[in-house]
Amino acid sequence: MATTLSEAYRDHPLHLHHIIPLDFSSFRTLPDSHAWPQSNDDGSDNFTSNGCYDNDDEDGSCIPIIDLNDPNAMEQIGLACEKWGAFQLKNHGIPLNFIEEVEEEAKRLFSLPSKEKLKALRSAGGGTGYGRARISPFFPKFMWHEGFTIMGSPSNDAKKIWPNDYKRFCDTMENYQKQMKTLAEKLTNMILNILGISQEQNKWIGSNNHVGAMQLNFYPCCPDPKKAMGLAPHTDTSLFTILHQSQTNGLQLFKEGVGYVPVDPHPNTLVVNTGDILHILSNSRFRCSLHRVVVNDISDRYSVAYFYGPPVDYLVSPCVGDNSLPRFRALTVKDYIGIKAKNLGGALSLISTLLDHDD
Ligand SMILES: C=C1C[C@]23C[C@H]1CC[C@H]2[C@@]12CCC[C@@](C)(C(=O)O1)[C@H]2[C@@H]3C(=O)O
Ligand SMILES: O=C(O)CCC(=O)C(=O)O
Ligand SMILES: [Fe+2]
Repeated sequence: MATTLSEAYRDHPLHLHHIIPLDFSSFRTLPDSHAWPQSNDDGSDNFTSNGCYDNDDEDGSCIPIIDLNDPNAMEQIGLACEKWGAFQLKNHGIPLNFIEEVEEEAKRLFSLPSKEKLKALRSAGGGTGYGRARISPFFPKFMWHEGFTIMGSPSNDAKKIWPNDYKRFCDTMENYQKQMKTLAEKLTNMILNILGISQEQNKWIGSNNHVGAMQLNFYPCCPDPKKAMGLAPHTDTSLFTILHQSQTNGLQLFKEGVGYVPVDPHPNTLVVNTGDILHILSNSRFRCSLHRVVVNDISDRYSVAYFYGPPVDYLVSPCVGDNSLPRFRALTVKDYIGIKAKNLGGALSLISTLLDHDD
């Protein structure tokens, strides 16, 4: 039987202190465990309030907003993935009131007292439930963040929190994944088309044999936001990720030579960012977007991420043109997850075929 995503993570257990979040509500000041050394890689000084790079390059300086109904959408998506590894998508077909419902359910969950949420704590070798971000062990300080991971039906975890009233939460999250999957399939077909990869090789698209996971993120209002980190810099282990961010700023994307660029919230748009799998598959033609989340002292921030990709036993093999060589060795998604679980940001260079390992 094919391995599931949960099983792929089971072989890489975490220590409990890397899973149990702080009870943020009981802190009026930033504890030392959450105080990060200040960085100077923040490029946001160079940006105007709408997240555009303040130079003369008029149409290439912001993370583009792409209309899915635009006849040129496919071409624009290709350019955005090459230049930014991300774009914002409008007319994506997911009704706004449904997205708001998902956000309401996330708020209902995260506003529970800590002791209630801990009933659904992710286990050491588990993939789903409540806890810190999986990348926590790679950083010396903890993040100002709580997460809830869902793979398929969240009923096992939700029943622990709401024994008699889990249905609304489960129905909403399952419905969201269904709608995200449909959108993700549409985007995948476009992306593979751009890369010249045949549908024949990718029969998993449109089947139920895919990876789809969801992460509800909560970044509480923070007493000392400049010293704190919402979500530390990372790339996603997906083909791409579709993100709904609430109307609160915080998400930033790293741009070579510039620094961190804010990804400003726009009502009714979804952020799409490329992940490691697409970076490998595209033979690094598409950037894999390094991103992080900063926090603020005015409002809570919520986001909902949907990670989409091929099944865990799929062999990811770089697509190469006539004159180019593969920059990565071919490997299964499961093997890549294993390498990343031990090396995080170093995973891509470990599978690089280039001698100088600079990619
Ligand atoms: C399907 C996924 C994608 C995961 C692992 C698994 C479930 C939880 C996801 C996240 C969500 C938060 C950031 C991240 C970096 C993390 O720590 O957990 C993501 C990670 C990845 O993209 O690697
Ligand atoms: O909260 C956000 O805006 C980003 C979340 C994220 O990067 C993730 O869940 O992988
Ligand atoms: Fe992410």
